[in-house]
Amino acid sequence: MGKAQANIRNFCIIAHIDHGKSTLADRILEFTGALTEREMEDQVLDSMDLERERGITIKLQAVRLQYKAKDGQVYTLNLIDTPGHVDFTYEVSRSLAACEGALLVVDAAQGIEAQTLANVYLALENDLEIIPVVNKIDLPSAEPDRVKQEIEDVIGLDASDAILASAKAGIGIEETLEAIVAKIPPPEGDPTAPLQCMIFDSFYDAYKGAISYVRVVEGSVKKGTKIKMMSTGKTFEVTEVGVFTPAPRQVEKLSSGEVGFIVASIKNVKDTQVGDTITDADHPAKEPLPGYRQVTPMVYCGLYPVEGADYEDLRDALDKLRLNDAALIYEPETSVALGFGFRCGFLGLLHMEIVQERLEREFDLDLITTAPNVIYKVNQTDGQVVLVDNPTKLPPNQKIETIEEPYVKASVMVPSDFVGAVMELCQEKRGAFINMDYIAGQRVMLIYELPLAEIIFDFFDQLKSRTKGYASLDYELIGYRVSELVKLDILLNGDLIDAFSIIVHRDRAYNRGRALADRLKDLIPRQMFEVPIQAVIGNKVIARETIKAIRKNVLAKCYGGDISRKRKLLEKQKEGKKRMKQVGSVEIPQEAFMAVLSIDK
Ligand SMILES: Nc1nc2c(ncn2[C@@H]2O[C@H](COP(=O)(O)OP(=O)(O)OP(=O)(O)O)[C@@H](O)[C@H]2O)c(=O)[nH]1
Repeated sequence: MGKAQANIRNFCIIAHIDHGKSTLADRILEFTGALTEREMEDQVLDSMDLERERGITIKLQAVRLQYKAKDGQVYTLNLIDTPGHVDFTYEVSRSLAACEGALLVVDAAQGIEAQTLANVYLALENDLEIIPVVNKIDLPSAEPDRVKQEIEDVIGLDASDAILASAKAGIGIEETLEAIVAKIPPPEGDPTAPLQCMIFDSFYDAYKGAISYVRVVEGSVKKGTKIKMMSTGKTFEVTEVGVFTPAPRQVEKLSSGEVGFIVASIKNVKDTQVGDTITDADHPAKEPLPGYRQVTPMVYCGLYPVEGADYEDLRDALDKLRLNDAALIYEPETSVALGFGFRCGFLGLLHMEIVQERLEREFDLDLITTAPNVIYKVNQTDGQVVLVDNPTKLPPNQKIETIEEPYVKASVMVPSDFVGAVMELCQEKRGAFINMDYIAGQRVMLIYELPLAEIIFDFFDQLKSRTKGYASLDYELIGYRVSELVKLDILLNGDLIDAFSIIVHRDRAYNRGRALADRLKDLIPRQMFEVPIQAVIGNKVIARETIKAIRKNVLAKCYGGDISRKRKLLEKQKEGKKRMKQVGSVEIPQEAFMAVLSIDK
């Protein structure tokens, strides 16, 4: 191994959300001189505006730093950022695979959380050297000794020389850097072997096309290299290789052990799939690096423009977004109630919210979103298996042999006082109890198997509210299981509103139907006439409510009042109108389409 490669350290930071990953990353950048104070606009690694606002990391990135260690040598440190949410587990696992070591950041007041554990297991699977960092020791409620003990008890890591840090106050930063140099091994790999680069992220640049973030494992790549994507066989010519410092900087080549980016006039991020291996088309590697997986959407919903005329704009916006988001899928669909729109697939609920928000904010679209659902597997009586991504597409009853739905294994970590509350919630959500473990410090890890559909229906919000915010959740898909499922339809004014149809468990169908009809009665504003709401299973009406007719014009209230009040009221109505959809003779607000998410029966 050359000296350059021997002095490389590739590492990432794993942490539960809010334990201080971004703050620590910024301190490390600052300490190594990668940033001047002025450049340090808040948190650099969370680069998108949306991320900054929501305070979460949704895209991972890599930064190359130079660090002169106490041994007098200069080391090249590549810090690879990882997303911090369950929706993006696969991306986390690929960014971990690009590293030899990880800083495990644990909040000194909170201790270990479910997400911390999930990420530690991913890191251990990837054979990473783990350096525990107990952060936020400046907090009055910090209990670093307890947290160190917890790291030993729960994870089984030696925490005796865990670094005590405060990313906020700048304590323990140099110690962290010294530990990275001393403990994390340099990357292996032969710079003269056939090229193997692992893509751990990609993004779309309007001028340069899809740019891949890569870890070079074997060989080297430079401008002019003809590269091949091993999953698809597609070839491209490299026009630029470089590193982020954090500003992008071209370099002559990237060799084994290095981390950087590759530009090759690639038009679509779909051709730069996370986890794929890039090789040299003329001297290809025999096989790809292990671990490539096509990501599959778990959650689907319909997206419709409020104004039918915006349909083409919505299509353009989705096309543009997809350039940046290889995990987003969509296809046109038509709803009797909502007209032309798209059925979109997402990695999870957060991913769905992010896409929806970007469409509205960056593309200025007003959208109606239908309630999210999972993909069902229908085993038909004729032996065919049909995948259903939209409740309205469920085959007729007589054709259905069985319906299967996706299940997850959920790990909930919670203080022992709340165990009862969590168990009750999991029962309500059709969960099957698997295991309960007491871990240090009065905390309990509960394992349940639950239908994914129940998780996407307000599980997380309920969990947070019933545990006063103390519980943390992690889940993974464990496969499909047969369930007693039925389709629940809603009729408004006698008309079936397809966008309201949901698939529910037979035992819950009656309660859900009643609750839904009741919610809709409150959510749909009064019209000039009476509107009956019916919840129907098959041919059977299971609930009926009535929206009473409106009596007075809203403005009538203001007669005699001052004009500014009147204007305010009109303005307010206009605001409200934005998210209304005229369906037949009834105006339905966005909230009504999501009503099913907020009934807990
Ligand atoms: N008191 C104190 N607060 C800290 C420290 N480090 C981070 N914080 C605060 O904790 C909050 C979360 O920090 P982030 O760095 O954004 O956490 P994160 O882990 O990157 O969160 P995600 O990006 O959502 O995964 C912020 O309000 C920080 O200011 C620390 O050492 N002490």
